[in-house]
Amino acid sequence: MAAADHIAGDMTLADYTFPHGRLRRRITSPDRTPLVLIACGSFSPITFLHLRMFEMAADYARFNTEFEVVGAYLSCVGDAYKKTGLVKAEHRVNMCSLAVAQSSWLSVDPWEALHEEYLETAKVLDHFHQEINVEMGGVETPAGRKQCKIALLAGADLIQTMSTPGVWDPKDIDYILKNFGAFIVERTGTDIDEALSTLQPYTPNIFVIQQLVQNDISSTKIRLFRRRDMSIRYLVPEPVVNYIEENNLYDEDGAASTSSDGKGGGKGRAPGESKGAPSNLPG
Ligand SMILES: Nc1ncnc2c1ncn2[C@@H]1O[C@H](COP(=O)(O)OP(=O)(O)OP(=O)(O)O)[C@@H](O)[C@H]1O
Ligand SMILES: O=C(O)c1ccc[n+]([C@@H]2O[C@H](COP(=O)([O-])O)[C@@H](O)[C@H]2O)c1
Repeated sequence: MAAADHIAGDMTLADYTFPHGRLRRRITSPDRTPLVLIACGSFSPITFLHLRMFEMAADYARFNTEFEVVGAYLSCVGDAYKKTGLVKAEHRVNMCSLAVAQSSWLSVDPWEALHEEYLETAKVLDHFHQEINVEMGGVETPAGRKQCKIALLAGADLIQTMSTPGVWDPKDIDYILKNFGAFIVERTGTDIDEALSTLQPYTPNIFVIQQLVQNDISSTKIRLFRRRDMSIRYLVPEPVVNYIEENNLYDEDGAASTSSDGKGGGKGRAPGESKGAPSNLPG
């Protein structure tokens, strides 16, 4: 755990400092715009697919855009987000930190998770803009200092929720897609054209990434496997497997869960673990 960026533990907002250790401070091309990718989500638990999303987005940015990736962050929702299967934010931040411990460019920012109240994604992106572009002053380029483009990195299911009435404040969608933009990874089961249909005005700022190797690992499936006492090895990073076992997370009685009954009624996807859950499991 020592190599990880930040472990929440008993950390409070008063102890918080922005994790900028893995953020590249200069780019070599005068023509490129530095890019920082922010993945917001539950990460209960983080999987290899979540990590893979960053690699896909970095390749996409390099080959198809004028951006140059200088860093990337995982931001876990806090405990106020009452979604089925969410273990405590402290555990989710710890697992994310373990998962990126060996990475040279992925970081975990515990700021969102340290808040007791739910924070909308627009506020989370504002926080990154404040830390990276205002406090740090952006990054150096041969053409002088440039502000980083801060963009949301998400799966197609998340962008689809933007067309679902009542999930997002329309003002926030406008704010996020105008001021930040989004890198969207296609996801089995989500029709990307349909997901984007109500977001037409923002399409120049939405970058759709095809999955060349179809991967549909989901946290829901990992939790289900745990409850059925099935192996989760090679679906999530090894240190995360160990952490889950050591802390008895997602086991049959839902130990350490904050809202295992799905009755939390918070924001986000409707409670229920149907998404992607296989039906042919023993049990
Ligand atoms: N298989 C996938 N393909 C593309 N994007 C994905 C996939 N799994 C997760 N994501 C994206 O990762 C981000 C974090 O997702 P989240 O923590 O909800 O993971 P999840 O596996 O969908 O979780 P759960 O199963 O608990 O709903 C979201 O933007 C989500 O769209
Ligand atoms: O800001 C909003 O209004 C908003 C509405 C719906 C979802 N989100 C964010 O989208 C993410 C969804 O994660 P998940 O795990 O529910 O797929 C999570 O970070 C939420 O905070 C944000």
